[in-house]
Amino acid sequence: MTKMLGSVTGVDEAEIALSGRVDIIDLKDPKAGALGAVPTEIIGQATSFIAGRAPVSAVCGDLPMEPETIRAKAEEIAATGVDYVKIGFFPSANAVACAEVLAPLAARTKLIAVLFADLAPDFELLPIFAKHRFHGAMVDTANKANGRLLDHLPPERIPGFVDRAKSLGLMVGLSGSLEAPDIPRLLPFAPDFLGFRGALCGDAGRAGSISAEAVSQIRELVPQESRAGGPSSVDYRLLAARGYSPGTDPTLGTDKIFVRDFVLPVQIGAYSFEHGHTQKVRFDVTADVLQVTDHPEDMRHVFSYDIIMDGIRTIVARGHIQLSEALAEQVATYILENPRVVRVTVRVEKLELGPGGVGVEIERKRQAAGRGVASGPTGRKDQSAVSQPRQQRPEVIRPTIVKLGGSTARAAEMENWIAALAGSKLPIVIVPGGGQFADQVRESQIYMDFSDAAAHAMAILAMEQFGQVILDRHERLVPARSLDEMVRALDEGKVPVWLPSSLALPAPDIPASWDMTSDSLAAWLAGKLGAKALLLIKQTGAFFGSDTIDGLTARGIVDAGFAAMLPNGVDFHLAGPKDAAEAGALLASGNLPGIAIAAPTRPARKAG
Ligand SMILES: O=C[C@H](O)COP(=O)(O)O
Repeated sequence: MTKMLGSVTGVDEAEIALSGRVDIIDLKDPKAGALGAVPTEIIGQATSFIAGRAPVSAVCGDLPMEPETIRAKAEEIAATGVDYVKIGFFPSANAVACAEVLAPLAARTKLIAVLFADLAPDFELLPIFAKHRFHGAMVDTANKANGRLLDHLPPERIPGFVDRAKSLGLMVGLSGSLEAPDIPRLLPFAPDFLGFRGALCGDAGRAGSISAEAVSQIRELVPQESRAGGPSSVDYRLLAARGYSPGTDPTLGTDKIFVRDFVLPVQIGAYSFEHGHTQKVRFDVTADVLQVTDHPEDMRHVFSYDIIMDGIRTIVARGHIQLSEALAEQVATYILENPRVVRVTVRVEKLELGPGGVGVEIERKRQAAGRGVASGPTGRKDQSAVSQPRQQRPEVIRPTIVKLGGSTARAAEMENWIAALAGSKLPIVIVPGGGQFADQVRESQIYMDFSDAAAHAMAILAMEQFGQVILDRHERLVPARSLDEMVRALDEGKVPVWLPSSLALPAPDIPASWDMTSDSLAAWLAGKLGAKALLLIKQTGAFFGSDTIDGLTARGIVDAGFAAMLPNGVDFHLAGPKDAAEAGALLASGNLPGIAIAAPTRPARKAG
């Protein structure tokens, strides 16, 4: 769940931020530069006033990139007792040395490195920050008079920062003159926090004072964790799948938000002559969006068409796409991820192949139980289909995600495991491993020399191949390509088997890397479904109850991306060949086979 960081100048503004339920309160002097430092005595006063009601961060100032200068200031700020120390990394040949000199401090204080989108940020520093045990990294802007974050770091480049940082176990933030319309565009990239100052000051500008009203507006746009402080166990996407959506009014209808004649250069096509270069492709997209009010006044009330264009740019930036149909499907899936979208039409048209255009148009919609879709052009609902009153909102099932390793395919245990899973009393979603189908991809990559991005896509299709084997074994097992299909299958008492390509390939928070195998994808899905537990079924028994996730990663029992992908609050279990015999009885009685593994020591991913 993305948090809201608000920069304040001292106790008075800290009080406004606290009242406005800001998640992280950041001490900064906007009159002293991009990372203007606040005097340590004021930091101390504010920290004492906040008194643990919210985490506190403080910036070190726009310092010269001299290791000893940086280290001394960071120590001074850390001594005030703040939770996070933010250190600016301006372009310099000394950047690595500055990170290195901070390593001892990083061992006892949470350091956050700040890169600057308008100063050619070097994301190759991220592994250096991780190596020296920084807690996190963020991107801000240095020159506040020179545009917003997205003016310097376009949406299609954001996964290259956010996903890379997360895969290194870093907490990751985005900021830089962010405004309200930026928020719905940045949330799909799932940063751990978004940082604000200027937007909290309303018309006064960032050097003015923050206002309670401006703080409230931004707060409403950044969904907050549940009151209990933990990630909300209710995933609103699942509620949307049942026809409910946060903040929508069931008596209203839908609006059509559209993008027309959006032309981009795209690497697309199955023919060899279409490879190695781009061709112009026109996108026409119309999304039916649940209304939240009859009187839209600000960004809280609308669905930004920027989200559609950002999604298309992000998907196109991932590399060559074989088919127009696959591209249209990925765009539709990305847009339907937003719980307020109930239907989307996507038209993909190649403009350089025919006399005019050639391509495909698809319509995909959310299967909403209990809620009719707008009945007519006015968008007014058919009253007979009005959803249940909010107080009857159904409890959301928190399934267990079960990854069945493809390595079991060569063993007798596979039949046992599939029969056991098909008989489960627990609501489960099966994630197929890639197994020998994925091994074939790895082998082919050696002699066919294709990119990791291509290999990643093929490995995900390999998971679908093993998924078809699993589906073939039992009628209770049903295919599921979207969250909605999974929810519907669970509602019907069936066992969905995830065929991941439609969801996983366009997902901006799944890097196209061999570090992300079916282990990490199962963890990712656990976050998306608000899962209660995650069980990995392996064809090895080389693990023990005393194992940690770091230890399992080091021994290759789980993949390199798993620890960072596993959401907080999900019970993690491991099972091996010796557990297969008892698995049927355990699952039929609502229990999990295998052993429980302690939660990760690093900041795991938040559910949602
Ligand atoms: O990270 C928080 C920064 O203070 C953002 O400030 P800004 O919104 O004025 O760029």
